[in-house]
Amino acid sequence: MNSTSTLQNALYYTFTRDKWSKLRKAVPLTLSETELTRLRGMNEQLSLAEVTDIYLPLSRLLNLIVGAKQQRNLVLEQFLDQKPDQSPYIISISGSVAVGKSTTARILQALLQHWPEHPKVDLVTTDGFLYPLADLKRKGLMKRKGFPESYDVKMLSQFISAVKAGQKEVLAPLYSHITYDRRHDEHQPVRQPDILILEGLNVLQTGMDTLVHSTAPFVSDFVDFSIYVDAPEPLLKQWYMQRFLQFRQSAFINPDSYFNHYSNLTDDEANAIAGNIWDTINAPNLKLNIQPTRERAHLILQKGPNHTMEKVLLQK
Ligand SMILES: Nc1ncnc2c1ncn2[C@@H]1O[C@H](COP(=O)(O)OP(=O)(O)OP(=O)(O)O)[C@@H](O)[C@H]1O
Ligand SMILES: CC(C)(CO)[C@@H](O)C(=O)NCCC(=O)O
Repeated sequence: MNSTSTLQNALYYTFTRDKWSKLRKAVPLTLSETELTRLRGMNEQLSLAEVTDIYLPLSRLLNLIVGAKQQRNLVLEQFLDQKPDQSPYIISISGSVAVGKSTTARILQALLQHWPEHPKVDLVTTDGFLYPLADLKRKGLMKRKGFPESYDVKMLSQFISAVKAGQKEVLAPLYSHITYDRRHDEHQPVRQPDILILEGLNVLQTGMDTLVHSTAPFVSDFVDFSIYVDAPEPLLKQWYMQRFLQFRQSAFINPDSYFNHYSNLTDDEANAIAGNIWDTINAPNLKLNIQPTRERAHLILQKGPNHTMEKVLLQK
């Protein structure tokens, strides 16, 4: 056994797809036909096997882990002789641009809200915490979107700390992939959910990772369970380019789209532009700022071709 696999064995339980899928045990597929169609609607390539083999065991694991936290609260209640603060369980999902974080997050939200112990599951993406376009332009960060310095980390940590403190209503800013900017007209209210899923490139980063070192609390300080979605870089680039080409036929056609001028591109032109954005922005960000946080995650989901999950690593 080489030293890498010895280290991996020391840190993680490693599951092949087959071994992991058996951990579903008796969990039924609780999604109705309509819900499944809705999930598939947002992503027609999502296979039912992916939901039953990968996401059902994962929802069982998360249900048990959230249950342990709820048990601990009962102990606290007995000890304090009063109800402990109502604090949501926070699950984070990170990984590269285009790895499928938001798809994973939406499937988990749909599955987790079926458990009677935690029916209210909210989903927030950190995209809304990117600085508004005008600020990014002023700071010279237009080619650094997604890098740590492009997020208002103070706003993000204040948000998550207010949610964790059990505040009745906390507003999350929203991002528009159409205008490529923070939305000024609408916020997402978060009202004391049982579970909050927080999805974004940067959720495992700490103040020590960024250029401006800071000891202020960061998102990862508030997260109870962290998931990293992983895939080889050539596949990520391929998925990013495929999505860019799809957008050209959908989102980019919208006259309000920031990328409206891309809607008339030929396939070759679109591929060249997408490849360039990947090589100059998203790939360096992955190597410098995202991948180095992977081993902090409690759970690593490893994808292969066609978004098929091949391996699952669970921290011991
Ligand atoms: N399980 C899956 N099966 C099939 N296709 C998928 C799956 N997950 C994601 N995809 C596809 O991969 C692409 C990226 O997915 P998604 O938008 O969820 O990624 P993301 O990591 O949230 O991206 P970003 O960081 O840019 O917001 C999309 O085109 C999506 O349809
Ligand atoms: C909004 C982010 C940063 C993260 O989801 C990403 O999708 C993005 O816009 N990256 C910048 C480069 C690009 O357009 O892909």
